[in-house]
Amino acid sequence: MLQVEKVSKSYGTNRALNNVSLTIPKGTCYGLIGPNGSGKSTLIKIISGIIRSYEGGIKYVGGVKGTLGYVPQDISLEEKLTARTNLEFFGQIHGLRGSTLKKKAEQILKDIGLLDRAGGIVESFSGGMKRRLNIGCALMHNPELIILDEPTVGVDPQSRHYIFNIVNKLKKQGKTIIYVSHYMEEIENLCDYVAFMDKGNIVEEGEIKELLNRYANTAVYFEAENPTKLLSKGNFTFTPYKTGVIIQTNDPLKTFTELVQLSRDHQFIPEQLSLFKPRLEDVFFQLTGTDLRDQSEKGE
Ligand SMILES: Nc1ncnc2c1ncn2[C@@H]1O[C@H](COP(=O)(O)OP(=O)(O)OP(=O)(O)O)[C@@H](O)[C@H]1O
Repeated sequence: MLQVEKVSKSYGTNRALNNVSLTIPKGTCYGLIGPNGSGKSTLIKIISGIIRSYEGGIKYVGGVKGTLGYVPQDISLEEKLTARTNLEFFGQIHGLRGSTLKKKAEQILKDIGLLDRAGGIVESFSGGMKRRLNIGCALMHNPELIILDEPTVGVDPQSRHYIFNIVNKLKKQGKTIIYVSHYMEEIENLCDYVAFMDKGNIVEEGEIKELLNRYANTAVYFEAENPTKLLSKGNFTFTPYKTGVIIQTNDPLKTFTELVQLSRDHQFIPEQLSLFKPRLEDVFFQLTGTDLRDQSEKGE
C-alpha cells in the first residue's frame, strides 16, 4: 500500500498541492482526475521521486515500491533509433542483459502492438505509436508500481485500445497502477479507485463502485417537452441536466411515485422518468459544481 500523507507543495506563492492525503492499495488501479492545473502531475512527480522538495510524507507499506515505472506526459525516446533499440536501452539501464533483455523487449513489443515495427526508426512513428513505445520503455524492468500521466491524450483510437489492453494486463499481473487522466470514462472503465482533485485539494476519493452508489439514489431524472409546466405543480427542486432535469431527493422512490401520480393527474406523458444513475462526471459535478470537460476544454 502506498500512503500519501498531508503532502503540500508550492511553486513560489502558487500552492499546487494543499495537504493531500491518499491511500493507494497494493494491486489496484487508482485513478487521479481533475482539471488542468489541479495538481495531478505535481502529486505523481512527488510520488515518483522527481520532485524531492515538499511538505508531508510518502510511505510505502508492504512492498508496493519494489520498482517504479513512471511514464510522463512528454515522450522521451531516442528518435533516431529503432523501437527495439529504445526498449533494449531502457532494459540495459535497469541491468537486463543477453537473452533476458531480448526476450523482454520482444514481449513488450507484442504487448504494445509494435512487433511488426520493431526495426522502424522512431521518428517515422505516429504520436500514438511513440506513446505506446514510451509506455513499453517504462515496463522493461517489470516494475511493481506504474504511474501513467495522461497516457491517451492526443492518441489515435488504435493506440488508445492498445494502451487500455496494457493497463488491463498489468492489472491481471497484480501491479499497482496510478492512472492520471481527465477523461472520466477511462477512469471509470479502467480503475478500481479514484481521487478527484481540484485546485490542489482532494475533493473526494474512494472505491469507484462505492462512490457511484453513494452518489446514486439522490435524484430522479425527468425528461419531457416542457418539464417546468408539470413540475411547477408539485413541490420539486430541479436543475437542468442534459436534455431533461434532475430532481434532488432524499427518497427517490417516493419522488418517482409522486411524479408518476402528478403526470397521471395532469394527463402528462414524460419522455423519460428514471432513477438517476450517476457516472463519475456527475459525481465530480456534484462535488465541485463544475463540469470537468468544460474546464479542461477551456484549459487546452
Ligand atoms: N515547475 C513549475 N513551476 C511553477 N509552477 C508550476 C510548475 N509545475 C506546475 N506548476 C503550477 O502548479 C499548479 C498545478 O500544476 P500541475 O501540472 O501539477 O497540475 P495538473 O493537474 O497536472 O495539470 P495538467 O493536467 O495541465 O498537467 C498549476 O497552477 C501549475 O501552473
